[in-house]
Amino acid sequence: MLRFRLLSFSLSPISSSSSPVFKPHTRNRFLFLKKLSSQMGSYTTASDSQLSGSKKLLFRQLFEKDSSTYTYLLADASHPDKPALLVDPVDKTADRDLSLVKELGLKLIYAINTHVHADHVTGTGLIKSKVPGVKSIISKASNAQADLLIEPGDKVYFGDLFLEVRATPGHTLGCVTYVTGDGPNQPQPRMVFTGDALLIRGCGRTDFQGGSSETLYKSVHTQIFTLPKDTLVYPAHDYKGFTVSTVGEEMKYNPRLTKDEAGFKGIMENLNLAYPKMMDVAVPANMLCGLQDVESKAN
Ligand SMILES: N[C@@H](CCC(=O)N[C@@H](CSS)C(=O)NCC(=O)O)C(=O)O
Repeated sequence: MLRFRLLSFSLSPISSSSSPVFKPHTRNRFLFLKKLSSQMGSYTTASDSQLSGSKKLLFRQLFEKDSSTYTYLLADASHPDKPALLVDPVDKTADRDLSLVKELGLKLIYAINTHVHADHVTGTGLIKSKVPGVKSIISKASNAQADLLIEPGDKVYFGDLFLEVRATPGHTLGCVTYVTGDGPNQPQPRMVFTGDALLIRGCGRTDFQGGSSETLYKSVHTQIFTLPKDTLVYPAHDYKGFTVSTVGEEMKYNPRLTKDEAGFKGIMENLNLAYPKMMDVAVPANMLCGLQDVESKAN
């Protein structure tokens, strides 16, 4: 049974991205990411597979107050190893996040980034230095360095659960959005980790790092607003105290993205935001996924 399950996973056809603009996902890349997960002893049993996706998923939303950043902890709680990943960890809160991972008995396998952040240094480098074996992930399009460079359509497995990668450039060139899997044993409703592409009742600025309001408008409308309306939206930042929204809610009430493209462009050109305070430090560090001076920070 176990052998069959493993084999059937490896030979599963790749579900195609909902967007026809992306190149089809290749089987080799799928197997590559799946293989890393298999090295963790990825398998399931008949009784595990009867659990609903939400029962399998352990989920925590964590906050870093100086940059108003959300980090997300996800784990497959029904898997014997409890493999886990952190989406957009921050250096200042890396120790807090790692303590939680330890307390909950999870095995952290990935520190995964939505993009090269300009307002804070990622916790990825520190986490890698403190938990050997953790792999860093960022998009290939970001031109940053990491252990795994993901592309649209890739699936990042943690146990039997996975995140699908969607390209959502516009805030930066290399921004991606991660969506929980679509399938009987994946979380329902689906969850989307939008980074800075879509914020609750807002969106990421488009005035630096290859930003473009036209591109962001297209990204959100084709890659996020095409998800089921009950999909839960989890952004990388919130400046007003919101924690979660839904795709349907943002399609109806987002004051920027409900406008037509010209209206959106006009809003984005007149935001008049100050440059992030940490930008000159954060961008170079994040191009290396936070591995710039890990030894000094780890002590
Ligand atoms: N004041 C903060 C930076 C605030 C900011 O610019 N946030 C970015 C995301 S982080 S680059 C953004 O896109 N904001 C959109 C908005 O509408 O606020 C700092 O100095 O760090």
